[in-house]
Amino acid sequence: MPAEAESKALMLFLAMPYSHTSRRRFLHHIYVDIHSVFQGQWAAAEIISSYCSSQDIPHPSFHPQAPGVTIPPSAPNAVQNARQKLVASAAAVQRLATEPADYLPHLAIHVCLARSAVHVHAPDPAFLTLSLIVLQYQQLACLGWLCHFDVLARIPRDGTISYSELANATGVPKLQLRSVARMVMTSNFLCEPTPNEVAHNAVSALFICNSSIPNWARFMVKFSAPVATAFAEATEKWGVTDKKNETAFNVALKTDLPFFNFLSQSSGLAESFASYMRSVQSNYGTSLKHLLSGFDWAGVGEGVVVDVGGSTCSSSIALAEAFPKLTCVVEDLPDTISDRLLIEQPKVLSSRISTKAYDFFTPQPVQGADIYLLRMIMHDWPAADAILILKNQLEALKANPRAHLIVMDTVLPLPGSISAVEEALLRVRDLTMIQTFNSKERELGEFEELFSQVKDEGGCLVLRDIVKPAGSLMSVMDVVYESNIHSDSEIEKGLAH
Ligand SMILES: C[S@@+](CC[C@H](N)C(=O)[O-])C[C@H]1O[C@@H](n2cnc3c(N)ncnc32)[C@H](O)[C@@H]1O
Repeated sequence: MPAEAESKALMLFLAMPYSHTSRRRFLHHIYVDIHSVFQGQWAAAEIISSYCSSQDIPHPSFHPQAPGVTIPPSAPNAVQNARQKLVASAAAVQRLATEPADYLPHLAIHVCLARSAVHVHAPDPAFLTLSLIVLQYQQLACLGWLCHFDVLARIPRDGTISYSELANATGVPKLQLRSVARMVMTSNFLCEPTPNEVAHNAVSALFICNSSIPNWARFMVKFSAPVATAFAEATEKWGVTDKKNETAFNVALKTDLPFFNFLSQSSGLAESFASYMRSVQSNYGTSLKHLLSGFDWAGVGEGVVVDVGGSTCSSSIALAEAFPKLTCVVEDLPDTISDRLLIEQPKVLSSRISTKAYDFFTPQPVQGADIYLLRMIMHDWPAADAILILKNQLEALKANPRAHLIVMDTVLPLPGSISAVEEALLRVRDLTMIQTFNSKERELGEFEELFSQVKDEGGCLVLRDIVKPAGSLMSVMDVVYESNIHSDSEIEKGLAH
């Protein structure tokens, strides 16, 4: 597309509301649009850079000695405008490239549009940081408000509805509704194509197409946010502790029970948690697709997979569907294990999956399977418990010399070694583990240390391979039991060297 047509396409695209079908048709031009935005950024950056050189002032930088304000308020309007344009277009690129399905996980770490809006008016970094925090909790609170009153389901999938009609339909005060809706619009959620008429955009429409997503949002508002807020009180109260009932979750939910025990007694929260887990799985970063591509499952042939702590059977359903020679046994606590998803599957698939009540703090009852899968399990537990869970799999694993233990979990990167957005999402997971379980996400060395602690007189667990599929927030670790008892021929070979 020639440059002129590109910028025309971009202008048209940006002028249309997300709900507009023509705009949806324009989605395939999205990367062309990003290219055009980049051209604008380049020109703005050149204006700023020339100004800094001409005034002999430092260029924008993250250096600790960099000034709090790089472009002084006295700078000419053209330079101020260029700065504002740069911030706004950076946010536009971020919005265009972020998938609607990434809205909730990204809400936990930043609000790009609001960030740019504040940035433009708040050159002071401390003021900027505080303003962003206020924006983030307001965004989440407003989203929770909309989900609580089931407002999103009353907005037509195509077309608009007035604030008055929507307030009547949902029984909420119109002025509160308008303030809440206009707040979330600043984070690219809902839109107002004509004054006082609300409509869905691509992000908010997801909330009415998939009921797990508003449940996930409710879980964030009612559970994740209060637990994060109670973190300081928990640290104040218990300091260094790895007890499962001395966490921010215990402070926030006012309970002495560890999370999973509390969950099994609270049907409302258990339902929200199951919804949350389903939504987490439907998010690209934690999609089950990465489980399928992270290991050579086809190479297992007609094997048995034991899905330890397999919850709703989703991992096993995905595996059995993609690899028709596999059979799976899904294990979980008696109150948690659910075959609800299994019942919905065709017989040809469900007949290859069975469920079994099992507590992983006791020895593994299914001996000699080909694969023992621990997906999103290790991160729930502090080291001593994690080692115990692994030790309980050891005898069963050793019963089949070709068996693998597949551990799929987040492996934390070193600070700054990956993009800030990707790193922040992983650090959210780390903090969630600390605040809920006194556990944590681990770095690679910490996983290797855990595996090496699981040993007997004949050998120990070793990490054989690690794969992080593109786009996955988690890595697939292939762990095997390695014997330290060598055969006579191996010893002879060793002596010969
Ligand atoms: C974070 S979920 C992961 C579920 C599943 N593996 C997945 O990838 O979606 C952790 C699971 O561990 C289960 N769990 C917790 N304590 C357990 C125990 N003592 N024995 C067996 N399963 C347990 C929970 O019930 C929950 O289903």
